[in-house]
Amino acid sequence: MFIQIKNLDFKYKNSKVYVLRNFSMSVEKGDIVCILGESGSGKSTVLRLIAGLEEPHKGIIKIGQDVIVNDNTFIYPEKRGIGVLFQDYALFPHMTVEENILFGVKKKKQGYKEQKLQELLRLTGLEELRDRYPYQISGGQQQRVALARALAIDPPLILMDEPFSNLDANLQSRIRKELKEIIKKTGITSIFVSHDKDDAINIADKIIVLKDGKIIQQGSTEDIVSNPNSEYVANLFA
Ligand SMILES: Nc1ncnc2c1ncn2[C@@H]1O[C@H](COP(=O)(O)OP(=O)(O)OP(=O)(O)O)[C@@H](O)[C@H]1O
Repeated sequence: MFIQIKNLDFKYKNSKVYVLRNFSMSVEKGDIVCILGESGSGKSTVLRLIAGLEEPHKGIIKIGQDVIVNDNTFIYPEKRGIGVLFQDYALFPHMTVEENILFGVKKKKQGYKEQKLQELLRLTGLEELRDRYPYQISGGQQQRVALARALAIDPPLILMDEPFSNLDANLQSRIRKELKEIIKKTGITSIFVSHDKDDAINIADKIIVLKDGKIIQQGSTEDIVSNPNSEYVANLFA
């Protein structure tokens, strides 16, 4: 397994209740996985723990062979090399599309950045927009810039929190398709969080259903859609 999460315990500092208790999940390399569940089920918390924005009280997180969290280890978020795409896209308003995309690219040899930029602009269909500012492009285009920026660091893993929630319905269905194609082309493992069955059905290879911090069903998207194991899961797909 490429991503392995084992026996995590976690609660927020200002709270007495554990959001996750003995939580484990794993993801295979190259899969697009959707964590699906009702509001408050703990979806964003799982992403925040993988990204390194929260530290668990106990448990292990591994990416490939690298332990990023265990009892003695906590790799800081910026050292994890994970691409993150959160719902507000968080583009820098004073930077052009090009500058936004290249923001996290440190190195390297002469010409590396331009080559990387060209590749990402092509992949995300943004070639004509490289000199525009975020306020000069549409919501869907901003979303693609955010994706290109997340991909620019060649991450082993991309995390997305409700990536479509700010788009209108028409745009949502187009962008879902585009996003899936782009991610599949890169082959990068992806985990995204949603409460919307259409996101899960249209993008994910696998679905993990969360309720109260526990996995209550997981499997291929077709399996879960056709054989929900409980009323809770059936309701998510109703
Ligand atoms: N910063 C925080 N401090 C205290 N409790 C929090 C904090 N953030 C989330 N929680 C609580 O942790 C639980 C899980 O929240 P989380 O945001 O992970 O759920 P979610 O499934 O992503 O919900 P949503 O779909 O509404 O974003 C909830 O009970 C929530 O109230």
